[in-house]
Amino acid sequence: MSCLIKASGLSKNFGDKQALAGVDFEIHSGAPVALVGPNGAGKTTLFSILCGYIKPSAGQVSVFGVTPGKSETFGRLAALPQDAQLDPRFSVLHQLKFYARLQGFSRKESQYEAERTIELVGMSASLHQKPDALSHGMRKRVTIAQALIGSPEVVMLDEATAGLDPKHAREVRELVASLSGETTFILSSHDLSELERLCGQVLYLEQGRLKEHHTLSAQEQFRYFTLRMEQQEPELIEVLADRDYVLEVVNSQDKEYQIKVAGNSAGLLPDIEILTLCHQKNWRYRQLVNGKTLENQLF
Ligand SMILES: Nc1ncnc2c1ncn2[C@@H]1O[C@H](COP(=O)(O)OP(=O)(O)OP(=O)(O)O)[C@@H](O)[C@H]1O
Repeated sequence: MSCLIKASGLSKNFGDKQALAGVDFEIHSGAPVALVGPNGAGKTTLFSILCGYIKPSAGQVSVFGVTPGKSETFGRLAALPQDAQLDPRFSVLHQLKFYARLQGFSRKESQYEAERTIELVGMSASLHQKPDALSHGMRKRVTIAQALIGSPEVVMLDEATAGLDPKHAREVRELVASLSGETTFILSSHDLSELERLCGQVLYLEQGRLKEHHTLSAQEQFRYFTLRMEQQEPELIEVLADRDYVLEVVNSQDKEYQIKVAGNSAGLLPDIEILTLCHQKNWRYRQLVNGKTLENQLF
């Protein structure tokens, strides 16, 4: 895993507004990285600095070992703004070819890049259509294809699923998962839960400060289960805590319980045990998730 991006003491002020306040992190190639935080946390500011659109007020930042915006980063890092638009007058093919030409591809190469990237996002059938003929989710896929032109090593997607219905949002997440390999994605979102299964690393920003820099490890996840119920079950904690394999049960939020299970519970299948118990006690559950939810890991 090579270090793609490194920031230390990174700050950005807009007048007397501090959008980023001394942020330190490293991003390595591999699984997608989540950049999460509430409105105004500094996510877009950070993306803009990494793209070289704006300069930091203080601190250091490097992308592929050089200052963002330097020619060495061209074609290696792509960013898709939240409000990226397609031109309604031109076909998908025309627009993708245009962006490929802007990146320096020849006419012939641009045709190839347009066809290659639209295939990657599963939209080959729409190559000759104009954006108005496409659904919101399909248009989002086309803009992601645009970000993939030239096979960049890092692709930053700002709120990639904002405004999409759950089905299309899931499709975009699946797309990112399927393309993660050669490309390292950095995804910003307000929604922790939508990124938790996708990302290997989380940067949590709040008021310009990096509150958490968390790497999700499989081993760490293994010992936790999250049980979501139809309703609060008053005796659940006591009954579960009484089992040999259970180390701790907490009511992590309304109708949700986080169960810590002994890592050495060899031969036991704690998830089956927990569900069997729910059945015996007539507790109605919604979902049993292997691991802590990202929200519970961060807070
Ligand atoms: N060009 C600018 N001029 C002045 N203030 C700015 C500018 N850009 C951002 N800010 C301020 O910096 C802070 C961080 O904004 P930023 O857009 O980076 O947050 P964000 O996390 O992307 O928010 P959102 O989730 O709402 O898009 C906010 O308080 C914002 O008002």
